[in-house]
Amino acid sequence: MSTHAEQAQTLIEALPYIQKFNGKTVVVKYGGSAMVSDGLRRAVMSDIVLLSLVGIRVVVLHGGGPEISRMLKAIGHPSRFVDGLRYTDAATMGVVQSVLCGKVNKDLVAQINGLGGSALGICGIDGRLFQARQLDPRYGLVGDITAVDPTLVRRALDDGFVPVVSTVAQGVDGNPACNINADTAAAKLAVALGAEKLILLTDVRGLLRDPADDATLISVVRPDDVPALRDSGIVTGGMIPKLDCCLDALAGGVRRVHLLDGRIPHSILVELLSDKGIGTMLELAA
Ligand SMILES: Nc1ncnc2c1ncn2[C@@H]1O[C@H](COP(=O)(O)OP(=O)(O)O)[C@@H](O)[C@H]1O
Ligand SMILES: CC(=O)N[C@@H](CCC(=O)OP(=O)(O)O)C(=O)O
Repeated sequence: MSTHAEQAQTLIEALPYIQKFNGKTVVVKYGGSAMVSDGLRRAVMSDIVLLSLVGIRVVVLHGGGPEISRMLKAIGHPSRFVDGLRYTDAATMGVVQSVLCGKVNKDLVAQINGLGGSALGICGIDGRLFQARQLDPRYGLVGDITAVDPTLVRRALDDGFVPVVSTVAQGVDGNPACNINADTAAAKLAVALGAEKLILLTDVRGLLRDPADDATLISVVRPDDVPALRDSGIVTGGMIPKLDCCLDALAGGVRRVHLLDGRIPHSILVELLSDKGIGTMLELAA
């Protein structure tokens, strides 16, 4: 147990980081696989509240894939993934919208409010935040984002709210709504907001040379490293599109992207407000 002096020291050491990021925008993508327990979720939301109360403009962009799959199972509708994207027929779209824009979004908003922050929950349809057309009929109603209008998110930030965004988009090709992968939406939003950082919370320590061994964490990745990493076969499954989203965010002007382990309590605070870099950091150059 740390002494009062040690606790005070930790707070004082956070000061330069608070000053550095004060007024800057940080987008946190909170994926379903990192929403593993109430305790961890509370820790993530506490970090968000603290960052917002010290003047960092935090935006939460959430997924909830496992919750959607559970609901589809409960109503007896099959879940199918094509190239890592959920095949989204009309019935699935209804469930995606109910679960993401309803249950998951409002639970996160309520939790942030309950912890002393002020959250505002919206989805990509609100204020035409995300507009999308059908990506490819092979995926059903999965959208390809054609435009991002972050006006509403900026206004919410200016008024002191933490925007909590779910990733359903406004359809522009006759479809009322489209399903968007949350990593893709987070990268697009971070670029549109000119964010300083994009943090992707997931269920691994970061990018690993051997996914079964946490000791093989790769701390820093530059875009030039990615082709070799891909060719070596160590990047598989959901990590392939995730890395692409990281590169898109960097190419769009986001200074740094972090892959952090949502299972480590307060990983966001440790990454942002201390000199202990955890997880994998992606940046264009040192
Ligand atoms: N080299 C790698 N390092 C870390 N994770 C990897 C790697 N290759 C594949 N993965 C997988 O990527 C997964 C994270 O992607 P994904 O399941 O899409 O996350 P999320 O649901 O949080 O968006 C990890 O759980 C892991 O199984
Ligand atoms: C097109 C597509 O696959 N959409 C995702 C949206 C949610 C998501 O991405 O949630 P996670 O971050 O928890 O995986 C889905 O329907 O599961």
